Amino acid sequence: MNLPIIAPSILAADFANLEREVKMLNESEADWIHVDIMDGVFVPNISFGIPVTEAIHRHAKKPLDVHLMIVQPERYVEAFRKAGAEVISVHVEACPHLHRNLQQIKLLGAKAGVAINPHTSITELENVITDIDVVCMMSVNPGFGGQKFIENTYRKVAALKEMIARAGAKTLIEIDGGVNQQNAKPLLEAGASILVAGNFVFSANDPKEVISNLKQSEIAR
Ligand SMILES: O=C(CO)[C@@H](O)[C@H](O)COP(=O)(O)O
Ligand SMILES: [Fe+2]
Repeated sequence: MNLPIIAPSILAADFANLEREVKMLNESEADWIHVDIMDGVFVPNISFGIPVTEAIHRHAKKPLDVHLMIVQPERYVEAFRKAGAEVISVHVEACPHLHRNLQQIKLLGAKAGVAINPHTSITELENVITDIDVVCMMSVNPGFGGQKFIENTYRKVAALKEMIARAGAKTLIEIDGGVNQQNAKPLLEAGASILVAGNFVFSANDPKEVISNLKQSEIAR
């Protein structure tokens, strides 16, 4: 049995108390801190940018997993790397030159991630799958936290897992959106190994306990 990587999304934290929230994550069983960057163009919402990411990084003792929901991400990848990103995911829908984007991220010494919207076919990733460290599979439409999990994600994860195995790749599958204690285990069984959770963690009375429970969801393999 393997334990999943848990990546709480700071988007759901109290932004007026970011230092306290990051320290809470440091003390928890969280593995990564998921950082959602929204530009108001690729998605219909604006979150925060490079200075806030830097501020999170100053206090964080866990790797930052930066999810870029922005157009032309190549313009900002280096700045987010300098701001402390260890994993950088760009959206396949925003990248006509995805292979070049992945090379750029890797040359900067970060893990290269590709995020994929619910309606986008995983076949879009087939020709670059061996170059992708992490596929961030969206299980909600990107742009907002606190949305309902889309059930078709299970099938999509299983199909992606098969594609990764066929290619002999080591790509990890991350699930992002509406993750909770009910869907965690079936997602892991379908082939995911990283779980992002925003509202489920930060709206809880005891976020550290919620993180610990998610962490104990086992991958039956
Ligand atoms: O990228 C996104 C949304 O666009 C996610 O990272 C959410 O922020 C996750 O939040 P919950 O759905 O778990 O509340
Ligand atoms: Fe995200």
